[in-house]
Amino acid sequence: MSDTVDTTSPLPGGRELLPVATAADTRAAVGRLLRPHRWRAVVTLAVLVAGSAVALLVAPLLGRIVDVVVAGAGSAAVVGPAVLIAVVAVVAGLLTTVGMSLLVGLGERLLARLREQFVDRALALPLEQVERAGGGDLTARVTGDVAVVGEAVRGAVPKLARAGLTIVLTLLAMGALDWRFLVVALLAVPIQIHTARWYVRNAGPVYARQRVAEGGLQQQLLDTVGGAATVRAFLLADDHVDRVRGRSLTAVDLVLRGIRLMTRFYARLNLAEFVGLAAVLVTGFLLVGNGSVTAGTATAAALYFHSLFGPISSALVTIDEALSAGASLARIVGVAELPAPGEPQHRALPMDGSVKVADVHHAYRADRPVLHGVDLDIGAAERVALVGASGAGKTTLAKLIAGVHRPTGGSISLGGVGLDELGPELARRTVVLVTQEVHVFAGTLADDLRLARPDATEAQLREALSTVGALGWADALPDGLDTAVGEGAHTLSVTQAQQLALARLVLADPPVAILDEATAEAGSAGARVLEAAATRALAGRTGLLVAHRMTQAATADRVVVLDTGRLVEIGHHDELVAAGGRYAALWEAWSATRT
Ligand SMILES: Nc1ncnc2c1ncn2[C@@H]1O[C@H](COP(=O)(O)OP(=O)(O)OP(=O)(O)O)[C@@H](O)[C@H]1O
Repeated sequence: MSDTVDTTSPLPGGRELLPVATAADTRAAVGRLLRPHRWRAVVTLAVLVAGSAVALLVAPLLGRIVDVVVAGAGSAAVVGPAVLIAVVAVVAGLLTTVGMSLLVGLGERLLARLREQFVDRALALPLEQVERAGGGDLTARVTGDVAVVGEAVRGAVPKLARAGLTIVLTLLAMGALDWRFLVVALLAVPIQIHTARWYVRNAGPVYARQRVAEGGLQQQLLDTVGGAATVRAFLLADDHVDRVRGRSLTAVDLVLRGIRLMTRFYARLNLAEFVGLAAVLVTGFLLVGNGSVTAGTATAAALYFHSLFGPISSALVTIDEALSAGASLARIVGVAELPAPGEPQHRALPMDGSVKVADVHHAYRADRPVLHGVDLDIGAAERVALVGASGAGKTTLAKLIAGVHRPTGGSISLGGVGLDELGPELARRTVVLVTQEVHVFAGTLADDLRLARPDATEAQLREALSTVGALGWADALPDGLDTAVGEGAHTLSVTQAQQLALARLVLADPPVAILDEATAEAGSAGARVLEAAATRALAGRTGLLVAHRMTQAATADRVVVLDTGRLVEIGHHDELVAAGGRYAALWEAWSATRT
């Protein structure tokens, strides 16, 4: 798939947008989404065709009435066709309503599936790629683009489908009345095509400038009203009123241009309709004159042509909307169709919880390396603390070992198996990273815990909470473990949220755990609770702690000191303090603040 998806496009500031699917790929993706629902699609199309076809019977029935009247038959002869017209109207109305709701339902199903696929792929995207594109790109696609496609599925797509069907079937019906009617009706087509092209060419830039001008006006109003006190204080009111007036006039001028454009668009369409209808009427006159068709048939042809006016304008007006929905769809498909993250063919299982970091380099931006050749061996079940000044690269190293980012150089293995050979799924089961950004998901406390192990029993949940010292407060919640937590529900304190994250770690039970949490002030009650919780959560597994409090380093088996991306010291706390180097200086500085 990747070979047919547009390559990412470079943007200023080193940004690289996420891929956008080509038109062919978008069509292929829609085809694949449609495949499981093909019968529903066939039935929908059949019902819509039937609805439009039945509606076409009205014109010949009216023609029949004309023929009956011309032939001078009694008024009783009109009753039959009149009743039929009523029946046809009801049946066509019913079929069209059912067809349209089937079509919207089908569109919604496809969109829902596409959205699922999008979220699936988006969650699996390498963080670097999302960062390069900017989080806004992904968010804009999942919100703005999905909304645009959703609106089109409910509005423009059914309108276009119905208009298209009506146009095609009406032209066929005109041809069936007499081929000469069809030929002259097509005289209007070049004018319509020219009009549509002219409109698309001119309307796009005018509407784009309109949006910019409206944005500018809003910004100016915000500046003026938001800064009213300053504006008054510096006697800037007149100046601001002038600016607001200037921007309003620009916006109004562009709106008027849009309206003029619309008026000319409809005027040109009316010209096409006039030319076509006049041609059909003259043809009818000539054909009735030479006896080729009856007056009723000529009437039906004229009515058919007239009935095209509505669908043609509706199709031309919705084309804009459909084009912009197509662009949004390509942006969604671009991400949804990204290849699934590859799992290696032959997966090796880690032998133990050891970690080996060999000559690891990393740079978020090519010109700014953050880690320079770090080597580190951590034994199974060992506890290692990472210390260093802010910006030294501690979090970066932690994330590399957890597989969040891929190092730009060197290798990392867990239990003797390289992270790449483990594959994303096994890596997630082998190493868990608890960061400072703990998220409490909306749901019950039990649901939140089960994210780490969906099949955990109530007893296992309680045991995990107890391990991290959280069972007391969890039981005291209004509904215990069934209390709704997260946004809009019971709010947990920062310490409680961290305990919850540690309880999830206990439930996930990985051989390697990395803790990078810095929420509590050293010496505070929160810090003591969390340190005790971390110690118990790490029992029996390899632990790498990004030490934000030096007490965490003092109690670790070994301390690793990073300085501007380089590993400068490694050893036990006592040894390093005695050595009087970088760590001793950090320890001394920290101890001084404690006394
Ligand atoms: N996502 C990122 N994109 C670009 N640069 C980054 C990113 N994350 C970190 N950096 C840069 O990498 C360097 C190392 O950052 P890192 O967070 O690893 O240091 P740290 O030692 O954990 O610092 P702290 O103790 O303040 O968290 C810093 O200069 C930082 O600005």
